[in-house]
Amino acid sequence: MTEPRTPEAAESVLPGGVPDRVLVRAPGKVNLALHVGPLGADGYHELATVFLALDLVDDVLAERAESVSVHLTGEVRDDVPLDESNLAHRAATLLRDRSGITEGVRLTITKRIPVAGGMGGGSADAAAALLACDALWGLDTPWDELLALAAELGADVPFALTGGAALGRDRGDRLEAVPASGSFHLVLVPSEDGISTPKCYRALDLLRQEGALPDPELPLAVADGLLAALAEGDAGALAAELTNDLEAAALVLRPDLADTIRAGAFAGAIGGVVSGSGPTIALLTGSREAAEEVAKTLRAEGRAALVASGPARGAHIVNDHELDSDGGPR
Ligand SMILES: C[C@](O)(CO)[C@H](O)COP(=O)(O)OP(=O)(O)OC[C@H]1O[C@@H](n2ccc(N)nc2=O)[C@H](O)[C@@H]1O
Ligand SMILES: Nc1ncnc2c1ncn2[C@@H]1O[C@H](COP(=O)(O)OP(=O)(O)OP(=O)(O)O)[C@@H](O)[C@H]1O
Repeated sequence: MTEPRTPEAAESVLPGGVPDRVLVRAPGKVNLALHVGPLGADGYHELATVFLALDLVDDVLAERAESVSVHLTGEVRDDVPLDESNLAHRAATLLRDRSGITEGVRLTITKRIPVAGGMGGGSADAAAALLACDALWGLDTPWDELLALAAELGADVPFALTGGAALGRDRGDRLEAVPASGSFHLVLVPSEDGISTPKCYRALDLLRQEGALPDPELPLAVADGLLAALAEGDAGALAAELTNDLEAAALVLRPDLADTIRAGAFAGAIGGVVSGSGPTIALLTGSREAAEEVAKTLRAEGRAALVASGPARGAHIVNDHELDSDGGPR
């Protein structure tokens, strides 16, 4: 296994001095495997997880301003806070305070990743804001320092910076890149109502305390078969290896999710699993065309369905010519 690669964006801050505005794109993720250890004294669980970054992305535009503020493009929504609790706001403030500068930034988020969906959407925005502010303010922060700031913001934030496919240990924030061949194609079925991440971890602890689930097998380990399937680009083998310890907890909180996984199988998906802490269901297919077909079938049944592929790049600066006419990824 190799160290996570440093994205070009982290090294190639815009030429010609300090820019007026910087646009950064960051990926949502699924956990192909998520093994959860016991609750630690710090309130976190030890993890062994395999992340896959997806081309389902959020964009964060950073523009010069006197103070830090967060805005959203598109319709008004009440599930994303715009105050200092927004993860992008926290990221900008953390970087500013640690750098000892007094500048502000106007952050505008284009949200595509389902909110509170277990796909690391807020984490993507935090990673994007870190990278965008670093370039806007001309800080050129070393990559390792950006990763450390990311880990302070949340367990999923470092992976949103690195992207690709990676093994996550400790809180899920100690990353090792893992090889992946070709692309894997998924259908994501989001839910209207999110699941709170801490609530899902608590539900798992409770199931284990009650004896409804066995204690985790220690040391936590990711199956060799899963890593081999990833490395070989073998979607069929990967489908058989999908696993998530939080799935049982998410199903207690949202029993209807079992129907969604079943509906995915009927529609032609070769594997299905709760994404992270849920409630988004990640369905694996054998090709982009197959994913489009599965999504079409699910939509005809009245379910929401998004098609996405991975591995995708981590947070990176986007130039205008890389955007389509709607401002979305080309
Ligand atoms: C479920 C996953 O998405 C899988 O990748 C992550 O573990 C969650 O990552 P995240 O949302 O970035 O998590 P954080 O914002 O750091 O933590 C939110 C809460 O989730 C719980 N948490 C998170 C990560 C972890 N390894 N153990 C935990 O118990 C803790 O209660 C924590 O207070
Ligand atoms: N930029 C942001 N985007 C979305 N939610 C945010 C953001 N900043 C703060 N939040 C808050 O964080 C909560 C969790 O949002 P998020 O979309 O990150 O969940 P998630 O994808 O389930 O997280 P994870 O998979 O990392 O556990 C939201 O309910 C919202 O109140």
